[in-house]
Amino acid sequence: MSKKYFVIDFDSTFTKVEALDILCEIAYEGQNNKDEVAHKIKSITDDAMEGRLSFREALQSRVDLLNADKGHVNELIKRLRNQVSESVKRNKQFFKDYSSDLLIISSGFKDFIEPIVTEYGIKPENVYANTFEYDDQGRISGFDAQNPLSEHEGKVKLMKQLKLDGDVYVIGDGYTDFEIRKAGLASKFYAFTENIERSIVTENADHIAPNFEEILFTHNLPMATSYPKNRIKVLLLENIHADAKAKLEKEGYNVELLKGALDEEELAEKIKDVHILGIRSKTQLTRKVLENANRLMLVGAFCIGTNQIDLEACQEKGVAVFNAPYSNTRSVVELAIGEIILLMRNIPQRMREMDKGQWSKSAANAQEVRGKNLGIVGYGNIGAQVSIIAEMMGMNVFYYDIVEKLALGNATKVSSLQELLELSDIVTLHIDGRPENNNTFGAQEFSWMKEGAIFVNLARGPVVDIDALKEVLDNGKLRGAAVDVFPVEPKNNKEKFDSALNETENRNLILTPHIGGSTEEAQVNIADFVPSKMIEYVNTGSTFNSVNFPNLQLPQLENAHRLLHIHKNVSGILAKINNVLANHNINIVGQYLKTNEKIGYVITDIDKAYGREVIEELKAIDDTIKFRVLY
Ligand SMILES: NC(=O)c1ccc[n+]([C@@H]2O[C@H](COP(=O)([O-])OP(=O)(O)OC[C@H]3O[C@@H](n4cnc5c(N)ncnc54)[C@H](O)[C@@H]3O)[C@@H](O)[C@H]2O)c1
Ligand SMILES: O=C(O)CC[C@@H](O)C(=O)O
Repeated sequence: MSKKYFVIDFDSTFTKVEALDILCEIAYEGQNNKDEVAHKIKSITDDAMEGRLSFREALQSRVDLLNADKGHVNELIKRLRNQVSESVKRNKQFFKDYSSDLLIISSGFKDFIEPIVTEYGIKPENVYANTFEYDDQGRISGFDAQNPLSEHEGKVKLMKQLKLDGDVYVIGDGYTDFEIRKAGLASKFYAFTENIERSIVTENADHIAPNFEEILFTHNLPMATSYPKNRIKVLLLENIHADAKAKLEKEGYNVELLKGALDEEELAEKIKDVHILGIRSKTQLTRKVLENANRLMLVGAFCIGTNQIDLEACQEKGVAVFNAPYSNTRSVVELAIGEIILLMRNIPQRMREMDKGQWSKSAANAQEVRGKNLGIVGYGNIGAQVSIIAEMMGMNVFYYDIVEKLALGNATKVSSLQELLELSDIVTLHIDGRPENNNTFGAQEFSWMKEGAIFVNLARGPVVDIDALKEVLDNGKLRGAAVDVFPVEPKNNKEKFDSALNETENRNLILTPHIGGSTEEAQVNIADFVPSKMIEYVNTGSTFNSVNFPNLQLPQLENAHRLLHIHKNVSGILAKINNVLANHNINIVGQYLKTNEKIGYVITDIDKAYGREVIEELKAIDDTIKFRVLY
């Protein structure tokens, strides 16, 4: 097998920055024309990097403009130490272990490059760069003009002189790096985009590498993370807040954000290469879709409800599901309270009349909420907060929940839905969307409500029989209602909304397009919370707060490899895992197991290097659903 050489650029590749830009900042510190000179140097650098200016000219102009001395160069070295690219830092071990295969070829200056790269194990004799010339006072007066790297197409000239015997892979962010490949002196050019992405460079690249792991992965070389993060494909649907995309991209993932939901067929196709899916309430993640989701590791519901997801099918596939259980709670509560007040005053009807120029100043049927009985169905996170705020407004709060819930403040728990409905002036629904809750509210339940009561549903559409609701609104049994969620909702903002409630006679009605949780604050909170969960699961395997996986909160992984084994909940799996490890003399430094009715999740931290066969044996254990390794 022929030897491999990796030729690595320095500025904006090994380090995050262009060193001469920083040198200029240092040399002009405190001077008025600092920004002007810095700007000139930057644009000269860009022109050279993108092939618009010959390198020699660019170098000369920049050195002239710099007006720097030895002291400035020493300060530059200090600053560059903190500017090494993140993936270079992560893969320090690789740089040390493979130092004889690595060359730094840069049109920058050895004076500051060598001290930085040798700290990463690069051999000084493998650093090719220009050198400054200094005058008697230590000021930079020029550069060694004999060095081919100071010339136009200098990297090509140097490579020709080096005559490397083996396969050459060039890694860089600039056009001058690509020139080596263009001249036929390299097998492959990797456009390195971790710090800067130049289209003229990426367009010409054989391979775009957003980090070093990507390059090491393609060569099957050891790397700092178990999988290059840029290969983790994330699909975000339903106009999830842009902060989520930004956060996941910052982590290094490859993220696609679509505005609307996808239907079953579209999603079944699209999901084939997706590792992480983010949805809101519209996307139906069905068993059929999941059949195609062979790479899917996790689903993030950027909302509270998860009834749109086949959680059981996800479990069977080893797909963890997370949601944002609290991020939009307050928004729903505020809307519920606001709507209750508006309905008690017949405001929706008054507004409709005003729109038509009708002035109906009257107190008839307009009441304060103070002193009224509020019935909360479902005393969970939202119901309980509604309870507190309603009580602060002087309402008498009653609630009904199918599980035992602590009454907050002076709220009174009642023991049946019928009892609650019979005593409430206002009924607000905050139950979850589990299938058994479909049609919780039908003709029977409405008949139990007081004459002239008010009904609010900000929970889930299918829990209310819409025809039954229309009937009690039409016949005046209810004096008003607010409905935010519907059994069938449009997939996106272009689709038409169609509901029997549009035809009710009763105009004391507030219909909203499922926006209970749609506030800027809530969406920003969700866009922070759910991606954090996603990143934590990918990086540590932690399933804390997952809605379908056994909940395990795991310590950070340090100096160990973590084996994550998801299996059907049958007996003996832990013993089988430990047998495999014992047979290979692998020492366990930590082990965590949790099961639910369907699956078991075993995390094993090990401290020893192991062969590929260990992984194969662990994967081959009967009833294994998914297996992955983290380091
Ligand atoms: N409109 C919106 O935009 C919006 C926003 C956020 C949440 N929601 C929905 O609001 C609902 C409540 O959210 P949450 O965060 O308070 O959920 P939660 O899980 O904290 O609370 C739900 C409560 O309802 C109780 N419950 C379930 N079924 C019941 C039944 N048949 N009768 C009585 N009690 C029952 C549960 O025991 C639980 O206490 C969910 O359906 C959620 O999807 C809607
Ligand atoms: O934003 C959404 O799509 C859903 C909001 C809400 O119903 C939720 O479950 O949190």
